[in-house]
Amino acid sequence: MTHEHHPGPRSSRVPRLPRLSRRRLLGTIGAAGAAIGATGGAVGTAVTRDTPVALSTVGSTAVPFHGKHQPGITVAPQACGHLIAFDLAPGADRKAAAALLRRWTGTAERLAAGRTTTDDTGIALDAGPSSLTVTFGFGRTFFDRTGLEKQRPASLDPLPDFSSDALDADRSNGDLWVRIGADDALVAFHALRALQKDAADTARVRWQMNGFNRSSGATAEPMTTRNLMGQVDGTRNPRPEDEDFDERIFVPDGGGAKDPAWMAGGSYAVVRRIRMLLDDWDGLSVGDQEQVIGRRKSDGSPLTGGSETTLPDLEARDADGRPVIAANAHARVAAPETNGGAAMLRRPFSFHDGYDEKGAPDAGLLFICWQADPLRGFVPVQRKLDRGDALSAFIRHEASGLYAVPGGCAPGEYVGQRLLEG
Ligand SMILES: C=CC1=C(C)c2cc3[nH]c(cc4nc(cc5[nH]c(cc1n2)c(C)c5CCC(=O)O)C(CCC(=O)O)=C4C)c(C)c3C=C
Ligand SMILES: [Fe+2]
Repeated sequence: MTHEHHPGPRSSRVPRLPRLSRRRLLGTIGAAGAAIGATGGAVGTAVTRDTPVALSTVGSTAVPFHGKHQPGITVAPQACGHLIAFDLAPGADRKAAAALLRRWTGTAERLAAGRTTTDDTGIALDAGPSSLTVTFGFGRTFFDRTGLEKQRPASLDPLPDFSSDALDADRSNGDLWVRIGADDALVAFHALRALQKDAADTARVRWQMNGFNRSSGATAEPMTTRNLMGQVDGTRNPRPEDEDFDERIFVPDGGGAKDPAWMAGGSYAVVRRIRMLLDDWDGLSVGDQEQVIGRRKSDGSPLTGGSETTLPDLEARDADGRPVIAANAHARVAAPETNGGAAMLRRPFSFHDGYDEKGAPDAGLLFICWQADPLRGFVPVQRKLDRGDALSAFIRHEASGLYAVPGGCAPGEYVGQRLLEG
């Protein structure tokens, strides 16, 4: 497989040589090495220095833009993310939309390679590509607005209502969706600003959300990231080396039984802004938090023992005959084993948008999951979670989107060309 998958966070990104003199580089490695050596890991040790430390290849790493799939789907969690949805402006037709996708593609491929755009804002001038990815998707309403109803995939039928939804329509859906990810905040914002400027009179911002993950290199070893509840989150994601990974996550060549041919190599993204009720969550003991999820907080291992990667034993009972992993534990209710095999690739960002009127953090998860078919991924799992997930008392789904994300493009093509010119 050639996509940007990983077991470890950096494995398939392409490091480019940093522009550092050999002397400076050696000095840098020396300082960082001394800090690590003294503490046994990359722990927050003060390093005396009077110039910024170029720690690694974080800035100079580039994710290839061209390929069978768009970048930003299987990419390892990036430190900074922006999600933005646009609606086509009144009067903007299919031709205008095609011109916009062509502009966006040009911008995305330049920035992903660490180059500037015409009329560049200069925001990211001193940085490399920092693993920037830009991923484009089409919402259900795009097809009506452009006269392409016949090309609309059945998989874009609206998601069912879930009893626990408290959705804000203004922050949901949209004709077009863009996911930006990078390991540097200025690089990510630079891309956001450039794409928004490209939209010009063709499309208007409908909603926009900002997210983050742990920075690369912040932990001694690459490890599964944590969410704002403190849990190790992402352990049981499908892995690219799984035999059925492509089949679960990507629309097959030719488009598959229920997909139009233009979706070959594409995927469907479900996006949910999920607020975490952190004051309530933090009021629980660690033991109770672990019961809610079914895994240990410290290392993500299942309550039935082993390490993070040990399979949970869903049959195990304690001395009193009660299930060790509770019937309503999130990891049990969401597991493929209890959902007829339904699975999705979860690639969320955390968010924090300040505090509400009661002083509670407006924080949580920008949940993004990828699948070849939402009816065999997100929908059955969320239906089940909606009925009996212990985590439900501590979260609120506040916004929702479903997007058809076409396959990647070759040099000279633009994303979505097969739809817009088919
Ligand atoms: C409908 C899909 C899911 C939503 C929505 C969801 C929200 C959500 N999840 C966590 C934290 C964890 N989830 C974990 C596992 C897990 N979650 C889902 C699906 C949804 N989660 C799946 C399919 C799985 C894997 C289950 C399995 O195969 O065993 C875990 C455990 C570690 C892991 O496997 O990632 C945590 C922790 C939060 C906080 C949240 C909403 C805010
Ligand atoms: Fe989950």
